[in-house]
Amino acid sequence: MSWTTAQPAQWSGPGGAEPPREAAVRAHGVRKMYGRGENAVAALRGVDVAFDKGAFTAIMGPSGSGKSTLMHVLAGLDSVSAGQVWLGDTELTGMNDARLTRLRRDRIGFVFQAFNLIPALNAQANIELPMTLARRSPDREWYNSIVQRLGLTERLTHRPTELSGGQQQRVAIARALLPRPDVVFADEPTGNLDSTSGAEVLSMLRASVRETGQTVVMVTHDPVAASYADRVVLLADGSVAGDIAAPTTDSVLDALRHLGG
Ligand SMILES: Nc1ncnc2c1ncn2[C@@H]1O[C@H](COP(=O)(O)OP(=O)(O)OP(=O)(O)O)[C@@H](O)[C@H]1O
Repeated sequence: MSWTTAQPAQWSGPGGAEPPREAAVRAHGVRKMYGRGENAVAALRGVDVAFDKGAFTAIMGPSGSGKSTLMHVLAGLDSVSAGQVWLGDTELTGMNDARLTRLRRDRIGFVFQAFNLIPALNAQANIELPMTLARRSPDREWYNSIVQRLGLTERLTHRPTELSGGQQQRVAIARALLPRPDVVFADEPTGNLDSTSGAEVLSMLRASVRETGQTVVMVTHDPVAASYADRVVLLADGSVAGDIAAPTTDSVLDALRHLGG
């Protein structure tokens, strides 16, 4: 069972003609205010952005530019003050909490800087937890291919404290990928890792995009991490301030320097 055949790819292979890209998630005229009156802060000031299906996109920008806020509203974790957010054909804005919770559970995967694994559960139970809670049974072939691909086969009976940081983050990635979400949001996924484990984790995220057509949107401060993405969306002061295709560490550093980041 290979990683490649586990899910139909939604992109043409190298050398094939590029089909028109569809957006997995998009924001239209999104504004987000925190607080009221004199204390009001405009975290997002009219953001229009679309994230292609089957692409790995990094969101970057100076501290306070609105990266986390944008990710939270795209993932239905926070409401907008104005504008619309779409996940495929589904509009998130205006949905009630119960529907949003269900949508996040069924269609969105999360990977956090702090791994967020349950200490009392072994790796296998952590990976399966979201599906267990949703009373869904994982596709065993898909499960095996993910576990194998992420190099976790020998670690499944270990609890998080018995795993290295990189292994814990790979468990978190397996947990995010198992339900085959429309999009995986990764928030500083390498923030707690040394550079070798970080590189491993980023390669695996990129492989899931290349080989299975998974859509990944990652917030990061790290230009090296961003260079693993297909594209970087730059934020500054709550607005989109740039867009870099095929980013390299140098092109990202250069763009950030121009933003004063
Ligand atoms: N809950 C909140 N209440 C009030 N202001 C907030 C809240 N969350 C964020 N902000 C403000 O909104 C702006 C954008 O914050 P956000 O956390 O999205 O930026 P960021 O780019 O992710 O920053 P960092 O890189 O430092 O994590 C900042 O000015 C921040 O202080």
